[in-house]
Amino acid sequence: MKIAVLPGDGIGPEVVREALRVLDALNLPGLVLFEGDVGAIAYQRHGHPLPQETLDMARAADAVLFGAVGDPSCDNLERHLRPEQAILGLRAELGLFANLRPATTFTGLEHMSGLRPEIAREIDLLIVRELNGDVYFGDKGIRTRDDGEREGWDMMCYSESEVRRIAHVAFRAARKRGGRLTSVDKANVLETSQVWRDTVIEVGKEYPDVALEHMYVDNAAMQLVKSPGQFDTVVTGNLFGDILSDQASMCVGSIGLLPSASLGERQTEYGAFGLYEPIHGSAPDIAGQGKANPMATILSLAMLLRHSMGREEDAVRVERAVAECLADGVRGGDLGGRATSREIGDSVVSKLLTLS
Ligand SMILES: NC(=O)C1=CN([C@@H]2O[C@H](COP(=O)(O)OP(=O)(O)OC[C@H]3O[C@@H](n4cnc5c(N)ncnc54)[C@H](O)[C@@H]3O)[C@@H](O)[C@H]2O)C=CC1
Ligand SMILES: CC(C)CC(=O)C(=O)O
Ligand SMILES: [Mg+2]
Repeated sequence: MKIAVLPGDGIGPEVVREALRVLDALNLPGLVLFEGDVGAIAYQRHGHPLPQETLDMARAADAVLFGAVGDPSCDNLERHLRPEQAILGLRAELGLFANLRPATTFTGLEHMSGLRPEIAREIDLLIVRELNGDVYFGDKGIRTRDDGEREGWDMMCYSESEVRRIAHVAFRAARKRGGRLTSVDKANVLETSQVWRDTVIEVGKEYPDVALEHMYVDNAAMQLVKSPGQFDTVVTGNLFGDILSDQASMCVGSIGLLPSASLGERQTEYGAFGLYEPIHGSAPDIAGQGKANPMATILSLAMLLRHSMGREEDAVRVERAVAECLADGVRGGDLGGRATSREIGDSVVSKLLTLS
């Protein structure tokens, strides 16, 4: 089983390091790890944020563990050379169209939520975000109008087939969870969303056991803080899913807690090929200070164990280790505590070794 490890920039290497220590503690047979450059560090070393050899390494692997990319020093580069293009490029090139972002309140963290504890306690939802389309991947540009004013434009687009395949993933996920699916769009204004909604309704006919509802994204953002317990599985496009998942993270307590799995259609001999990363970015404001919470990346590793390695028991062990550390009061700065990334990693590893 080959895992490509792409730590990236900022806190990426700091959180991936701790996840790798957890993987090491599991002592799994037959694992081979390869490490590659991605993001700003790759641009500095190779002149491109996603060098061909990194892409080849990811393609040759059975799974990818990814940290984060982005560095303020690159914010004025031509767009195709910016670090963020590396993760967009990996998602596109590897056909990873389904991004699973679970958000659940951990016992003991109810008071860290931006919401009242009795509201936060109810959160157990899964955002299924489409990852290969939408305004992130449409044509874009900056043009100068006749009056001399600059104008930026980005094309938002979804085809029926793109919506159909993510809808199937979401309905199947909802079926395994609470049997309820909320499709989030902006069909009252956007034609892209009209095609999205029509197609989700069509696919829904194949899942009569799943209760489907539709919600406009502005209302969804409001409902997520008003009564997040109403959501079971949420399916939405690339842009809305990006925003709502950061919002969901603070309903749970910290962006340093939310993992993700990005999956496509490729199967390996071990399970689904996938890329696993925390939902947060490279956090330049805290990089290099040992302040990053590595739990989101450790929980992403658990998703890797589940989806790409077929090791459900190990995945559950890692998730339990994180949950029990939090219940014991292990807290980084993001949760009002003082534990460093390393100390959080130590705690999770120690806890893991006590769990059978
Ligand atoms: N998948 C990726 O690689 C992503 C990359 N980015 C990039 O990351 C850079 C920074 O973006 P921001 O908008 O600041 O978002 P961010 O997610 O990196 O940080 C937002 C805030 O959350 C905090 N934070 C994030 N992760 C944390 C963790 N594990 N522990 C404790 N605190 C944490 C940061 O300190 C910051 O205050 C940009 O270049 C952006 O483009 C942003 C999101 C995703
Ligand atoms: C950095 C972007 C390309 C995407 C993003 O913010 C995300 O996937 O969460
Ligand atoms: Mg994001």
